[in-house]
Amino acid sequence: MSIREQLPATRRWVVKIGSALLTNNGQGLDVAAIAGWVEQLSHLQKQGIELVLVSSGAVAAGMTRLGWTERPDAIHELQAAAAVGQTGLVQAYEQEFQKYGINTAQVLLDHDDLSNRQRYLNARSTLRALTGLGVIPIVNENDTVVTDEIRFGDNDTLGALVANLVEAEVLVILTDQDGMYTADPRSNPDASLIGEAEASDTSLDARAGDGGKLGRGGMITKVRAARLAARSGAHTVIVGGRIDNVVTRLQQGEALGTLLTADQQPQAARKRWLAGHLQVKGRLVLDDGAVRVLTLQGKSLLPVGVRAVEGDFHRGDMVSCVDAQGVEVARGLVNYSVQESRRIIGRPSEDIESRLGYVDELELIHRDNLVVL
Ligand SMILES: Nc1ncnc2c1ncn2[C@@H]1O[C@H](COP(=O)(O)OP(=O)(O)O)[C@@H](O)[C@H]1O
Ligand SMILES: N[C@@H](CCC(=O)OP(=O)(O)O)C(=O)O
Repeated sequence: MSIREQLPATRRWVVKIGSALLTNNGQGLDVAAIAGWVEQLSHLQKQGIELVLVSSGAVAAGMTRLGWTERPDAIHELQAAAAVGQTGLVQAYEQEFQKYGINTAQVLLDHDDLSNRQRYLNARSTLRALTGLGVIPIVNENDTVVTDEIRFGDNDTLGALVANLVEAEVLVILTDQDGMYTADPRSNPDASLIGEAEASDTSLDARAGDGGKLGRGGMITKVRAARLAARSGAHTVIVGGRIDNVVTRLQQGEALGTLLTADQQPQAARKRWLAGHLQVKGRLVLDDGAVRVLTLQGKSLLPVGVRAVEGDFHRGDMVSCVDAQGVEVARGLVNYSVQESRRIIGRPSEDIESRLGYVDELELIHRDNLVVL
């Protein structure tokens, strides 16, 4: 079965909508277009698909509100425009999603949030909790504190990082062209649409140019984003946001836009990433029961199954899980610091709150963040 045909069975999507598309020829937000995408996204969510929306457009919306016709060059002015426009952007989505009885949430992130382990876990828990509640998170770059995105006009990378974060199976990048062409169609009218390629195919780079006036990252940032998304096993579709019912049709398996495929399954990709990328900061000594459920049943590690902790670690650090003989059986990202862990080990998860005064998670290491060796 082709990957296109597998799309209807996928359950977690990140959809990124670019500035070039969202703004009506630079005349502020295209509210009618937003209404169209929201209708499709609502339909997807009603089908049981967990959705995270990554939307640009804050700068463009802010420029209209401030009465600016020219995009300023000064970064602080762009940041000010983004701050003004972000409220309008979220308001526009909220108003439309409310028509379908769907709540939305504003989530502003930056790249540091996602490379810092502790913030990564926090962001992940929040997004997971929101999607679990049926809320659609609307993510944008936190333009007040970072400037890379507005400087380079690239929210594509953020879309990919969010796909990594929530382990999405599909990243859809909606843009103003029907997909990726063999050359920039603005300057090459004979260019043809690329239907499918592997995200890792380096020959794509020479074909991807930079962007237009409003969203300036262009196609090259989308190709790089697809590679990043592929690291956690997500396939990327770069496709025209103005194609009639584009999102719904993609979900039905129709071959629209450009599919850039990942070469590994999400689960395997994540485990490889976990196994290879992080330094081990401490050790948890497990009892025999915990070793059994981890290694044979693929379950999460609960505090009750841990007899001792060693090392100096914080929430989000990688720790090694060893059996009573000191043999390493697994590794994972721990939800509690060494001090917190010492206070909750050997106890049922219901006791976490009385011991610490709060509960981050019921597990010491969630199974999604655990690699059995
Ligand atoms: N090979 C290509 N295929 C399609 N579009 C391309 C290509 N190379 C460059 N582009 C340009 O990338 C633009 C889309 O990127 P961008 O302007 O950053 O939009 P967005 O705001 O949606 O991220 C297109 O309008 C197009 O001119
Ligand atoms: N975060 C900013 C700029 C990001 C941006 O333009 O990105 P893109 O849509 O990928 O070209 C905004 O919301 O306006």
